[in-house]
Amino acid sequence: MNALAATSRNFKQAAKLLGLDSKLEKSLLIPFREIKVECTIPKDDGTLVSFVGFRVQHDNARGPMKGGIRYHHEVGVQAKLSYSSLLIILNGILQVDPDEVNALAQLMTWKTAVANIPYGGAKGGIGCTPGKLSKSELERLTRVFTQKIHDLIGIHTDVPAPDMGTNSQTMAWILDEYSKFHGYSPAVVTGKPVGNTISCFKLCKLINSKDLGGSLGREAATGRGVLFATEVLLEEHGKKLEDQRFVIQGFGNVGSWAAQLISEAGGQVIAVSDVTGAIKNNKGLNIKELLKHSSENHGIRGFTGGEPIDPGSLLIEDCDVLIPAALGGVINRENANDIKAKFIVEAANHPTDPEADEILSKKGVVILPDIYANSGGVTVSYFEWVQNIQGFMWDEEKVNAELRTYIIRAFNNMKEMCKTYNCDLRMGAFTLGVNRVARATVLRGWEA
Ligand SMILES: NC(=O)C1=CN([C@@H]2O[C@H](COP(=O)(O)OP(=O)(O)OC[C@H]3O[C@@H](n4cnc5c(N)ncnc54)[C@H](O)[C@@H]3O)[C@@H](O)[C@H]2O)C=CC1
Ligand SMILES: O=C(O)CCC(=O)C(=O)O
Repeated sequence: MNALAATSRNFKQAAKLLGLDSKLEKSLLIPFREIKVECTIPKDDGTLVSFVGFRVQHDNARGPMKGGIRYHHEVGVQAKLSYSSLLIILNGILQVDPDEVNALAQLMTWKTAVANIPYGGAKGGIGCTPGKLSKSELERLTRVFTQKIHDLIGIHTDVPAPDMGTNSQTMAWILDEYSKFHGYSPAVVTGKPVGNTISCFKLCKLINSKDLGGSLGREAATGRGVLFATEVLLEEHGKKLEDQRFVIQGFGNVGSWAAQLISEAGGQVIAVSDVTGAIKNNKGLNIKELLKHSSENHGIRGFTGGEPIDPGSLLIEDCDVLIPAALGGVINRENANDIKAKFIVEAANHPTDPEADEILSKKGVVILPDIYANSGGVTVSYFEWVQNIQGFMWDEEKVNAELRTYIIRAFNNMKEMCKTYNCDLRMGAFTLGVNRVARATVLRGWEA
């Protein structure tokens, strides 16, 4: 099932439970605005190359639209989908699948509402292979993309952030390019650099240096939110994190921070994969060593602290908690029956197809849904935006403590909805998010 069909199916189920009027339902589903731009840049050898960029702005009833920008050669590719709904290659130009970006933008609308932060939802992407572009080519591409969309984003309109294939450096380039048109505007993007997260020519990394208004704690926030969400879920089931064996797919920003924080908290991470391969150690991987290896070797392949395994079998490894933290659609009807985890914590966006949801639910697997489980990133993005607007910086302890409060509060709100509508956690999260957006829409007098 394609990402948009899957997301819309979950939305419609929630709308039915909430008894939404069909006109309101339709208006909540249709995106506010879809932007598609051509981005042509000279490569380092002088030849011209074109890419297609998207920004889908889904809904702004609760505030400025918010969501990441993804650079990926297969932005939107989901395993096992029909090719036509995936990456489209037209005249040699890589295109992002608009349906995928649309689905991700819609998920952001429900996610910001679940987190109860004053935003709507958006998502963007450029169909490119960041690993095959030099740093200066990536910078030119980011600047051209920003030039094409600068008057459609803004501090109170749409605030981008990092996602797959982008990072704090990408956000610094967007900030700089946007500021050429609108004056210095740090709050136009979040996930900006802080002094200890990014190399900057020969200048040394500085602890606690909030370069360009980046917030302390944002880099780790999605992984930290995953940790807090997992702790509260396990506690509810009478289990301790220290007794659980974890398997994590993806070792980028989200996966590697989740692995690090879970292992620091006493959990045993027994298998991890990334685009270069998969590795397993039944006694627990040494995550500090794996992080060092991965940053020195651009991936986990070749790590000697575990056995290499088939990346295709990672999701069905025997474990207690499975954390997909890479692509969408990876848990589907093809592999759902073989999944052995008792809990799935969705750190990635839409990793589970609705068909797999049904199979897993029958098996008694508890799924912590993406729009709740990975909301730590956008929550700390909100804290960054607030700090930028106030011109006042928080220390990391405050950021992490506030994040914990938001994650626990959202869990309790989601559980309330599960009780009210007698539904699973995914529908608890969807009914919570959709209800909040619907209320704002009606209160603003926007319903048809
Ligand atoms: N960065 C953020 O703050 C947030 C990210 N997310 C979601 O989390 C997921 C990961 O995002 P990031 O960590 O930011 O991206 P990233 O670009 O930092 O890392 C992606 C990771 O996935 C791995 N990967 C790619 N294809 C793979 C495959 N076929 N099998 C196994 N691993 C594969 C890559 O090697 C890399 O380790 C995405 O779904 C993203 O939308 C969700 C909320 C916030
Ligand atoms: O931090 C943000 O604003 C957006 C993060 C994001 O793209 C996501 O939660 O999927």
